[in-house]
Amino acid sequence: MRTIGLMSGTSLDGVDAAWVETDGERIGRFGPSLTLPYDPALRRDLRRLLDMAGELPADDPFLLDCEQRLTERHAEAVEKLALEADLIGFHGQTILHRPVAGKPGEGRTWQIGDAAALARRLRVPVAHDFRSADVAAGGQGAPLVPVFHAALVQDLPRPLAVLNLGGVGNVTWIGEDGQLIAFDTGPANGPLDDWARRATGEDYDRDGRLALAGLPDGAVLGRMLAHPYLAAPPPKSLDRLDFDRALREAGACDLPPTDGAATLVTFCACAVAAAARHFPVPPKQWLVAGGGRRNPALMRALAGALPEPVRPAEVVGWDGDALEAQAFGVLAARVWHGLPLTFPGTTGVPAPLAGGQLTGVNQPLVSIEA
Ligand SMILES: Nc1ncnc2c1ncn2[C@@H]1O[C@H](COP(=O)(O)OP(=O)(O)OP(=O)(O)O)[C@@H](O)[C@H]1O
Ligand SMILES: CC(=O)N[C@H]1[C@@H]2OC[C@@H](O2)[C@@H](O)[C@@H]1O[C@H](C)C(=O)O
Repeated sequence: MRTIGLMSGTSLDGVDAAWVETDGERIGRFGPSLTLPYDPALRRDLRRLLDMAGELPADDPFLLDCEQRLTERHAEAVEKLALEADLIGFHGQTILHRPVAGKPGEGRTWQIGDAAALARRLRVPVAHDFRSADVAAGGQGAPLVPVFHAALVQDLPRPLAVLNLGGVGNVTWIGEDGQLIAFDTGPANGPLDDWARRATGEDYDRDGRLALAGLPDGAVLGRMLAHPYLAAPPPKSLDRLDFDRALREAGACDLPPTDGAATLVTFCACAVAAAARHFPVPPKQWLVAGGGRRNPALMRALAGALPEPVRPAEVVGWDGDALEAQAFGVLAARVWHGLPLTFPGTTGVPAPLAGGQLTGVNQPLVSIEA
């Protein structure tokens, strides 16, 4: 089927949209993709929502207003892509992520976005709510992309690690026999973006300028590296804000702008190196996707922290900016066919589990563009 995957990640930078032909198990063809950046007001309001989400009722007017604007941006992204599709995969914006490992029914993960309104406007069925069933079953609810990574790497030498550096970092290790181990590595661009915004007023540390001009602070780094998350065995996943308090307590906020950025970059890379200790066998190489691969300071720190080659996803012909959106096209097809989204090795769910919901299935199908 022809799918369009939509992902708005923890960086809050905008919506990625990508066209993929897939049956959910194999990828037939990748098509065009694009990013529709959020306007500064939506970005600011979503960032505020993250801080408030723990206390917000689902009918809070500010929340509903943000949700409507967010859904409109997603519809615009699909309309801009102007391609025919049979199904849309709509991740929504995560505003809270608090799974409780191994305790079915206790955790919570919250993605906002009005899937029914999107389906009505685009007149295409929409798959959404990809994480709830997994969390309800005692899984982490994240990461979800590993099953897509596994489909992608069929012809590549394994074991292999695919690293996504978004607001949070997540890794998929794929063994020679296809074994999957996946989890969030630690904070990636999230705290760095917040830091750069305070220091320079820009949305992120463009081209790693701040970080490259500074030096990591050994004492702060040492305290951060003692965080129990790094040594904890997978499955594990993070909320975008999970490390904020620890970073403050470690003294990161007292550093000068350049050294602070260098420290955050080095911490992200060291967290990835700590993640590698949880793999059964070292990977032959690391393929890096997500906006963090555009940060030379981060790529340099990773190359220093990892003994294996670290390469941008483009070296094997992938589009490192579109990968997550493409994943949600494939995951949407898996929802449609009732295939599992999550596995014991990815979210810690006890057995492979299907998930997601479909809306707009019974409305007349018309193409987005004749
Ligand atoms: N030229 C650049 N220099 C430095 N950093 C960059 C550059 N381009 C992008 N980034 C970083 O990449 C981030 C966006 O990454 P990406 O779009 O992969 O995140 P996301 O999909 O929102 O997050 P997640 O994967 O956690 O859901 C920006 O916020 C910024 O930190
Ligand atoms: C709860 C949530 O939205 N988690 C995101 C976030 O961003 C990166 C990392 O943390 C990852 O676990 C996940 O996204 C990707 C798409 C995933 O689920 O695979």
